[in-house]
Amino acid sequence: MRGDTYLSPQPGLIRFGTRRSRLAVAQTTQVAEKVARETGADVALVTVTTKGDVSRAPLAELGGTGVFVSALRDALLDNRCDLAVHSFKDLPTGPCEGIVVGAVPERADPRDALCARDGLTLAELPTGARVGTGSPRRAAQVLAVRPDLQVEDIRGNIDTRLSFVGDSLDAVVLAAAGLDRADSSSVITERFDLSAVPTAAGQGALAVEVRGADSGSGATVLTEPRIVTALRALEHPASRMTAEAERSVLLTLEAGCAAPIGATAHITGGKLQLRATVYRTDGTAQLEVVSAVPLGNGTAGEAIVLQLGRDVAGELLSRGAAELTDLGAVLVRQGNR
Ligand SMILES: NCc1[nH]cc(CCC(=O)O)c1CC(=O)O
Repeated sequence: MRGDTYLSPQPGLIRFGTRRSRLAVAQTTQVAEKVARETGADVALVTVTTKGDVSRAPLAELGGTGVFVSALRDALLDNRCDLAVHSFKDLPTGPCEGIVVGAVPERADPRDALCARDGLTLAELPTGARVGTGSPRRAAQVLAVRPDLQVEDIRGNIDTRLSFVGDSLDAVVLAAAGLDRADSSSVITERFDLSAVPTAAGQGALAVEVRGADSGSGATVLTEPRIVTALRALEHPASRMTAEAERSVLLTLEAGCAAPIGATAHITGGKLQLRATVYRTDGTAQLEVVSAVPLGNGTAGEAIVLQLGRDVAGELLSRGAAELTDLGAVLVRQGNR
């Protein structure tokens, strides 16, 4: 594909597949450098152009948000890279044949960030100010506390979105993690409290995918020792637990990528606590469920983590989440970061 790099497999070299955006390259570089530092392996980046990056066609026509990940997965399956680094929140919740999440590295800031003109916070924005976001969840959350604001639908990568601020918009809402990783934290004027603004499932976390087979017992079969060593160096169990619990809510609700749902898990007082909130898109109503499971030795097995998400989702449904909002909503067009 045009502009893609190609590197043949070489013993001792670990090739990290990445999308080409500034953020994707920054986060994959950080992951690769950690592996090099901690295992001594030689590392290289392989950039892959996804359909979602080059096409202006509506996303639904291209096949949904999966278009951002499928080209990277193809590169992995074709042995054009050894590991593929994704933003976890961009990964569809369903399984992918022949591929497993080999590591979840330590999660960055899961919060959403306001980037406003003149250093303003959300409370300080003048009446009627224009706030840009392409996310129905963020729109609902902003309108819930500031119904006077005008939410504008915007698309594009981080730099494009930021370029509107001070010009056609007073502020935009973006993931703090993306801004931090791309060295753009200085534009943030407020980081929203997670208890007031729960964010997208897996936000701030990365998923490092690897070719692998499931043994049927849930255990992943990986053979190459240097890959196993790299994944072990990257794995951060608390980050995997929280991201998986959040994603389990979406999976159970069969929620589309644009469904207005916030899900935030954290570890506190020897427990894994999960909170999920479903919003009416105009911000006038919301439903929230919180639940927790005790951790033994600071950890819980995957089955328990996934069950926590299913329980929270089940409680949301029994309290009318499907009537409150369109859970299956999928963005018609979505920019990339
Ligand atoms: N929606 C696109 C997207 N996918 C991942 C990130 C970066 C943050 C992350 O890694 O979770 C972003 C940008 C954003 O939401 O502002």
